Amino acid sequence: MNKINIAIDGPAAAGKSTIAKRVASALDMVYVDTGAMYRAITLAYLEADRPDLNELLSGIHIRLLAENGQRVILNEKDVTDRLRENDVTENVSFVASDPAVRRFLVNLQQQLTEDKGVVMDGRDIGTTVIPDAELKVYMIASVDERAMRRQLDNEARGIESSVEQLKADIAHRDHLDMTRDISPLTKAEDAIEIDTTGQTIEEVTEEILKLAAEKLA
Ligand SMILES: Nc1ncnc2c1ncn2[C@@H]1O[C@H](COP(=O)(O)OP(=O)(O)OP(=O)(O)O)[C@@H](O)[C@H]1O
Ligand SMILES: Nc1ccn([C@@H]2O[C@H](COP(=O)(O)O)[C@@H](O)[C@H]2O)c(=O)n1
Repeated sequence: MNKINIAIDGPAAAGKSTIAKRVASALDMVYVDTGAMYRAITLAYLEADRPDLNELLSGIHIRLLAENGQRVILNEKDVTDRLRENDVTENVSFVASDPAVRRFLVNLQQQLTEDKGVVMDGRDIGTTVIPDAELKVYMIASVDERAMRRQLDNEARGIESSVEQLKADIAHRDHLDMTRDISPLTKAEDAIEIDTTGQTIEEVTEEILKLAAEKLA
C-alpha cells in the first residue's frame, strides 16, 4: 500500500499534535490538527458576541496552510496563535458539541482525507471522520503529566496559568468531550492505545512510525 491515512485521537494535551506533526513530516504526509478548526469557529463565535451558531457558520471560511506545522486562516486572517488563548480554550467544548458545527467541520475534514496521505488528530477522527483509516492511534497520558506539559507550553507562549488550574481545566474539558451527544471522544475499536506518560517525544514518534511502516509495507 503506498498511501494511508493515520488517525490520532485522545484527550487534551496528550501529545497528539506534537507527534502527528513529526509523523507527517517523517512520512511526507499532510498534517491536520482538527482541534484548531473547532477553536477557529469558537474564536469567530466569541468575536461576534455569541450569535446563533447556524447563522455564524454561513459566514465562516477556514483554510489550513501547511507552514510550520499548520496555520489556520479564518476569513482570510491568520488566527493560529490566537487560538491557544484561554477564552477560546474555555469555550471550545461547548461550540464543538453543536450538531451544525460538527457537520460543517467533519465534512471539511473528510474532503481533506479523500486522497489519503493525511495524519489527522482530534477527538473523533478514528470513529467518525476517517473510520476506514489504515492506522488509528488512541493517545493518552496521566492528567498530572498533561497539565505539566501544558504549563510549559503556556510559559513558552507567555500565557498565564497554574498547574493545579490546568489539571482541573483539562479534566473538565475531557469530561465534556467524552460525554457530549454527538461523536464523543472515545477509542475506536480498532485503535491502538499508546500511553505517553513518562515517554519522550522521540520514543512515541518511533513507535507510530513503526506501526505506519507495517501498513505501508
Ligand atoms: N512523549 C510525549 N509525546 C507527546 N508530547 C509530549 C511528550 N512529552 C512532552 N510532550 C509535550 O506535550 C505538550 C502537549 O502536546 P500537544 O499540544 O501535542 O498535545 P495535544 O494532545 O495535541 O493537545 P490538545 O488536544 O489540547 O491540542 C507539547 O508541548 C509536547 O512537546
Ligand atoms: N476532532 C475534534 C477535535 C477537537 N474537538 C474539540 O475541540 C477542542 C479543542 O481541541 P484541541 O485538540 O485543540 O485541544 C476539544 O476539547 C474538543 O472540544 C472536537 O470536538 N473534535
